[in-house]
Amino acid sequence: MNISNTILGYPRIGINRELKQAQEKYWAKKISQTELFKIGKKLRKTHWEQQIKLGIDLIPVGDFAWYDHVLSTTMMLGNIPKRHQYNNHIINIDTLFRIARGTAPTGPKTSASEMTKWFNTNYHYIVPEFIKNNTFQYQWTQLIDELDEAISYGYKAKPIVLGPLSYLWLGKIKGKHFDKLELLNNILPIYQLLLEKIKKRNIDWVQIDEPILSLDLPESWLNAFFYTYNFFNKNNKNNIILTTYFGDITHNFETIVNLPIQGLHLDLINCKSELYTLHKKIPKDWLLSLGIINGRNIWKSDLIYWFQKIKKIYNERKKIFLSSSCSLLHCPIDVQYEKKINTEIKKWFAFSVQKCHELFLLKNALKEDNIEKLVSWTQPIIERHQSNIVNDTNVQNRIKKNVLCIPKRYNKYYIRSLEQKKLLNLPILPTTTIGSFPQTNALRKIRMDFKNSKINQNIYNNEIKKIIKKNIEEQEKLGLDVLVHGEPERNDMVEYFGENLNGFTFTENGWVQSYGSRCVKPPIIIGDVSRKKDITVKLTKYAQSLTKKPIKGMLTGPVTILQWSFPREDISKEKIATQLALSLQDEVLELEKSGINIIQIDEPALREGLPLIKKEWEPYLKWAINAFKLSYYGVKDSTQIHTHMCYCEFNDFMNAITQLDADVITIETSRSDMELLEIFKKFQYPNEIGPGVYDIHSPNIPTIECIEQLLKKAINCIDINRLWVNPDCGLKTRSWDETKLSIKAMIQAAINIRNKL
Ligand SMILES: CN1c2c(nc(N)[nH]c2=O)NC[C@@H]1CNc1ccc(C(=O)N[C@@H](CCC(=O)N[C@@H](CCC(=O)N[C@@H](CCC(=O)O)C(=O)O)C(=O)O)C(=O)O)cc1
Ligand SMILES: N[C@@H](CCS)C(=O)O
Ligand SMILES: [Zn+2]
Repeated sequence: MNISNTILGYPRIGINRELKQAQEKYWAKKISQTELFKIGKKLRKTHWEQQIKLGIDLIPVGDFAWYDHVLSTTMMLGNIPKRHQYNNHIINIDTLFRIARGTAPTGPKTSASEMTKWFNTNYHYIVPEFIKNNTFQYQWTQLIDELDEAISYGYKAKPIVLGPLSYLWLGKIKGKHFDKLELLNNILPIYQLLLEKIKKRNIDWVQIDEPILSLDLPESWLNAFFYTYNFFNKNNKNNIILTTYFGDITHNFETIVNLPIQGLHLDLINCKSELYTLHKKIPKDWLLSLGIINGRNIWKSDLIYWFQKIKKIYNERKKIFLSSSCSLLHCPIDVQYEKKINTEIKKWFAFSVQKCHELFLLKNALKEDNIEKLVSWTQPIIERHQSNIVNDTNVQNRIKKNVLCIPKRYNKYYIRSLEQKKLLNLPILPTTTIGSFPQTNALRKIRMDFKNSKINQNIYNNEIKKIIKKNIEEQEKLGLDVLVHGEPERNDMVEYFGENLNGFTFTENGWVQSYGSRCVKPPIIIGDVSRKKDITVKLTKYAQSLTKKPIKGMLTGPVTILQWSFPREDISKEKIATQLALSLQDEVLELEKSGINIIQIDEPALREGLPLIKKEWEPYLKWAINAFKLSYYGVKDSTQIHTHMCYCEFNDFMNAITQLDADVITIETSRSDMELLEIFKKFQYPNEIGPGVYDIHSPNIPTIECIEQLLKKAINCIDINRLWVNPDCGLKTRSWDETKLSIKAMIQAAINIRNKL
C-alpha cells in the first residue's frame, strides 16, 4: 500500500490575518498592486513551507484567493458580468474586486455580485452570474501561475479546480430563465484548456471539487456528470480525484462510482456508510483520498479509531491519500498561539497545523503498524469525557424539565400586532437598522485596551456608554423610528455571547475567513451552556434611558450561536441549541421586564444549518425552530419579537420562516433586487417584513431614487402596513460617513413614499 498525506486546502488568511490587512490597504490605496501581489506570494510560500514541514506530501495549490475561490473561478472562465467590464474588457485584480465589492481602486463603481453562504458553512462566496448563451474564455491565469510558483520551489503540487458542474450549479441566472446545463458545452473547453496546461507541468493528480454531489441532484445533473467526466477522460490524460465534501454522498453513489475518473475523495466525517463498505464499492484501481480529519471542527481526531478502520482496507488498495474532510479554510491555523486557554482544555484541540500533524502521525502509525504515538495523542480525548468542565447538572436538570414544553406565543400575530401597534405607535414604513453601528478603530482600541488590562472596567464601561450615547444621538438626528444601542461592546455577534455564557471557551487568534477580508473567531462550546448573569440588559436599558423612541434589544439566536461556534460533539446539536435557547430566554424575559418592548433575535445561520439533503430537513427544522421559539417563550403579546436573516436562499425555506412566528423579519434582498419578496408574496407570509433596501457589504452609497424604486417593488409584493425599511444587515463594517449618508437616503426614500400615500 502506498500512502501519501494531503489536505483539501489550507487557510489562506495568514496567522496574523496578513491577507486581510493587505486587501484593506490596497482598497484604501495605501499599497500598490505590486505590494499586494508580493504579500500574496509570501503568504503562499509560508503556507506551503508549513505544510511540507508538517509532513504533507502533496501540496494543494489553488486554495489561495484574493477574495473568494468561486470568484477566482469566475475570473478564470472570463465570466465577467457586463456591468463589471471596463477598459476594453481587459481583466485584472480590480475587475475581481469590483465584482466582489462594487468598487476597486480603478474602474467605475457598480453594484456588486450577490454573496451567499458556501453550502452549510459560515464562508460566503460570490455568486457567478449567467445569461442565456453565456460564453466563456480562459482569462485569469492565477491557478497556473501559482502552480508554477509551487513547482519553482520544488514542491509536489496538487492543483485544486472547482468543477464545472458545481460552478454552474452555484451560479445564478440573470434575466430570462433557461437551463444552466445549456452552458456546459460552452464551459468545458475552458476547463479542457486548463487541464492541458496542468498536464504539461507533469502534475500527478488534479483535485476537481464537486461538492454539489452531497446535495439532492436532478437526473439531468447526474447525467451531466457522466457527460462532463467522459469529456475530460477523452480529451485529457490527467489523473483526476473527484472531490466531494460537507455531506454524505450515498444517494449519488451509483453515479460517482461509474464515472471515468482515477480517484475519489470522501468526506468520511460526514459519510453515513462505513469506510469498508464504501471501499468495497469503489473500483479497486481508483486512488482513495480519505477525508478523516474534520476540517469543520477543532477537536483532536480519534486517530486510533481511524487507524483501525484504515487497517481493514490497507492490503486491499494500491494507493490511498490521508486527508482532511474538506478544506481547512474553515478552521483556525495554529493552537500553539493560544496562550490564555487553560492547558487542560487546550490539549483537546487541533487547529489546521495540528490537523496536518495528525495526518503525519497516522501515516507513520500505519506504515510502522504501531499505535504507540496515537495512544498518547488521543489520551486527552478520554480525559475530556471525565472532565467536570464539561458537565453541569443544573443545566441538565433544567433541560429534563423542559422536555415537554411546546414553546409558542400566547396569541396569533394579528392579535399581537394590534397590541404592539398601540404600544409602539410607529409610522407607516417604520425605519430601523439591523443592530450594529460602525466598529471604528477607536472603538476596537477601547476593547483591545480593556482586554489587555490597559484600562479598568469602570473606564471601559464609561467609554462604551459614550459610544452608545453617540449612536443614539446620530440615530435621532437621522430620524430613524426604532433605534438600537449599536452593539459597541461586541467584538462579534456570536463570540460576545459565547464570552458571556458558561460552557464556552474562546481563542485569541483562532481567525477563520467569513467573506473577503472579514474574519471571525468562532467560540468553542466545550460544556453545558447557561447564562452567567444578564448579558445585554444594562446597556440596552441605558440606551433606552437616552431616548423616547423605542430601543430594539439585540440578541443572537440559539441556532446561530451554535452554527457559528465550534460545537462539542459528545451531545446532539439539538441539546446544545436547547441549552442556548434557555439561556437566551432568561435574557429576553429580563429585557422585557426592564421595559424593552422590541427584541430582535438574530438567526442568520438558521438556513445554513439545514442538512444538505432534503430528507433530513424535517428533524433539523423541528428542533431549530423549537429552539428559536423557546428563546422568546413567555413574552407578552405586546412585546414585538424581530428576527434577522442575511445572505441565504429563502425559496425553499418559507414554511420554516413562517413557523418562527417572529412579529417582524428583516432580510437581505437588495443585491437580488427585491426578487425575494415574490416568494414571501407567493407564500402569503403573514407577519411583518423589513426587506433590506441597500447592500451594506459595499462601500457604495445608495441613492434615494434607487431605494424608492426598491420600496415600490416591495409595496407591490407586501401590504404596506406590514413593511419595514432597513439596510440589508448590520453596519459594523461601514464608516460613519458611509452610514450616515446611506441611512439618510434610506429615510428620505421612506418619507417620499409616505408623502405620496
Ligand atoms: C453577520 N456575519 C457574521 C457571521 N459570523 C459571525 N460570527 N459574525 C457575524 O457578524 N457570518 C455572516 C456575516 C459575516 N459578516 C461579517 C461581518 C464583519 C465581520 C468583521 O468585521 N470581522 C472583523 C473582526 C471582528 C472582531 O472580532 N474584532 C475584534 C478585534 C480583533 C482585532 O482585529 N484585533 C486586532 C487589533 C485591533 C486594534 O488594536 O485596534 C488584532 O488582533 O490584531 C474586536 O472588534 O474586538 C474583521 O476585521 O474581520 C465578520 C463577519
Ligand atoms: N445584529 C447583527 C446582525 C448581523 S447578521 C448586526 O447588526 O451586525
Ligand atoms: Zn445580517
